Amino acid sequence: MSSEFAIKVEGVGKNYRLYDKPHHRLLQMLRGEKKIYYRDFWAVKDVSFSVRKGETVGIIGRNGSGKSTLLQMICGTLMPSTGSIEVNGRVAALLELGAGFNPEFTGRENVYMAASLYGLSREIIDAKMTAIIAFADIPDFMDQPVKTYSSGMYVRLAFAVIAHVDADILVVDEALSVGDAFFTQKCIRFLRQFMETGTVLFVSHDTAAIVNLCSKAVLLRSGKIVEIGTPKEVTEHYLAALYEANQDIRGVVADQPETSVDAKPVPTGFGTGDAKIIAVQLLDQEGEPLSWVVGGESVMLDIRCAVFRDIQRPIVGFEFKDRLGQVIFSDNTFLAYADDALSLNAGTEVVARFEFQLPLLPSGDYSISPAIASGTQEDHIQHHWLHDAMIVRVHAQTPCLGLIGVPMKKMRLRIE
Ligand SMILES: Nc1ncnc2c1ncn2[C@@H]1O[C@H](COP(=O)(O)OP(=O)(O)OP(=O)(O)O)[C@@H](O)[C@H]1O
Repeated sequence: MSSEFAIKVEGVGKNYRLYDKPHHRLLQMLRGEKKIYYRDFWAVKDVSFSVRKGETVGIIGRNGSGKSTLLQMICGTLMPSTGSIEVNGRVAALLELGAGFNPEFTGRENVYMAASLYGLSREIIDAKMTAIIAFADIPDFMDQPVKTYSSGMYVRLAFAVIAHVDADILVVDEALSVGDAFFTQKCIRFLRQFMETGTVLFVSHDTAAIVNLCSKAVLLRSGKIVEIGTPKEVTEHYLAALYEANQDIRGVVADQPETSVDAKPVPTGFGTGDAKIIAVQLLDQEGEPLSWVVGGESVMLDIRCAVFRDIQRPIVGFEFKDRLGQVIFSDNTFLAYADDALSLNAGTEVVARFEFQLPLLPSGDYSISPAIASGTQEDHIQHHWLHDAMIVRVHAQTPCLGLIGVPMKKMRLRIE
């Protein structure tokens, strides 16, 4: 294999034989192939993709789409039924909970066992033990059997091990969602540092984590790859498909609304089509359309929607995103009308106006994705969600690092 690739997966599939009744398995064994008692089920089918050295690739897909099965085959813990997998480098994997550690052994004993499986000698593990314990940050439990651990403690220890085995490739399945916020931040810091030289294959349902961390994303559906592309595009399509699947969407609406600011990419959207966003405008305090902003100023955002069927409890909202698709801030009208719900009649138009002060922002292009839905924040039907309806250019007047800047009231040095 060309050494530019860390992982190359070609035509890989995993087939399971499903028996409707438990005794059918026995009958099948006794009667050979004279009569077939099983159904073939492909958990993963004809999957091909490659990961270059140094890339961070995210795999996303709904429950049961084949993500874990694929990762297990890449890590060598599950044999593929078809195809080939080539891996170039030492792989450290954090797969499903429960795999890997012996529940009867203490945390410390499991560290020795797991790290030695990655080829580390006893002396090297001894030398790394302090750092592993510090990373896991569960010192009181290191000498307890791991069967007494909570799932969060288990992941802490497992992550601490894979972070210290000098791997070339990390394969991580949903680990970031298990720990608490501090531990997740620690893992993300570690992953970012690892990504400077290493290769990462990463499964998550968290689209923000995929957008933040990955250079490429793979969308799986029913065991097959439906898309490989930029994290932003792939996660947008994943979210759209989630809504469509859950909400009996009658048609995908993708017309371009009028916008006051540059709208170079043709926006794509989805929704029932019962209402449609027809115009998005960013205005200054006098109501004049803005063609660019500096950050920090007071603005108004108008989202105009046409209503085609009667809608109860409408919610209009938006996400303000940077060029990587990271949501910088978002809001919607739900809370303002929570106690006094509106209804909209077919044939009307509604304009949602949001008046706010922009945060200080680094120079660059940002986008606004508006949406109209009905229901509550937790449970709603999307009528029209429009990705990147409007591009907002920021020419920052003051240097700003990070995602946003905050206006400093005062700065001083006090020598004591
Ligand atoms: N040993 C098995 N025997 C039969 N079917 C299996 C087996 N293991 C997995 N499957 C099936 O294969 C499909 C893919 O499962 P997999 O765990 O890879 O999905 P996933 O995308 O990781 O899901 P989740 O997001 O819920 O973790 C599922 O329909 C699952 O029921």
